[in-house]
Amino acid sequence: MDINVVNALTYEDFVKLFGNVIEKCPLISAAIWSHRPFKDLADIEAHITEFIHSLPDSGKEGILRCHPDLAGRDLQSGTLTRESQEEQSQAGMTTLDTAEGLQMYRLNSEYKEHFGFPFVICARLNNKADIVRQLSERLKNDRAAERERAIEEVKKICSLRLRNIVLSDIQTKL
Ligand SMILES: NC(=O)N[C@H]1NC(=O)NC1=O
Repeated sequence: MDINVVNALTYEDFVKLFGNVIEKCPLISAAIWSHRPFKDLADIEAHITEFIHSLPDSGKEGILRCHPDLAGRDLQSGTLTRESQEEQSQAGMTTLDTAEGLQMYRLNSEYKEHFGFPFVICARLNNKADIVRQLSERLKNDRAAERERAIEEVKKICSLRLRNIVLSDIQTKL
């Protein structure tokens, strides 16, 4: 996809296309639209990163809270966003056996109780074993370090979602 095509999108189409690159946070796409024209995909990504870094800690934690648990209630009830469904499926979260499902539930609950926001990791870049290991390890971080760590994962998720949009046929998504 040509960056000129992106720069020519109306505000509505831009948010329709890029609104979920940060899970359930269309406000971020709405905000960065003001920075058009974009030079390239990296420029879009840089504006998103700048916006996120400009938020207070409560805003960053708000972004984390917009993410569904891995193998959580939304997955069970079929209410994940399309992107999240694909990512969780790729990481093996849709095919956990009962014991694995219970382990994820316990670790997610412990993490959330400890930090006050859900565990977030880029599912496309991690398999089941990585996810369980990192959930246990990251529980040992202090809250500020873990907030930043989780935001880094949000940025990785965003980067892959952006790439996915740009590499696909833009017209089919509008
Ligand atoms: N909690 C969490 O990490 N959720 C996610 N990660 C990811 O790659 N997609 C998600 O929905």
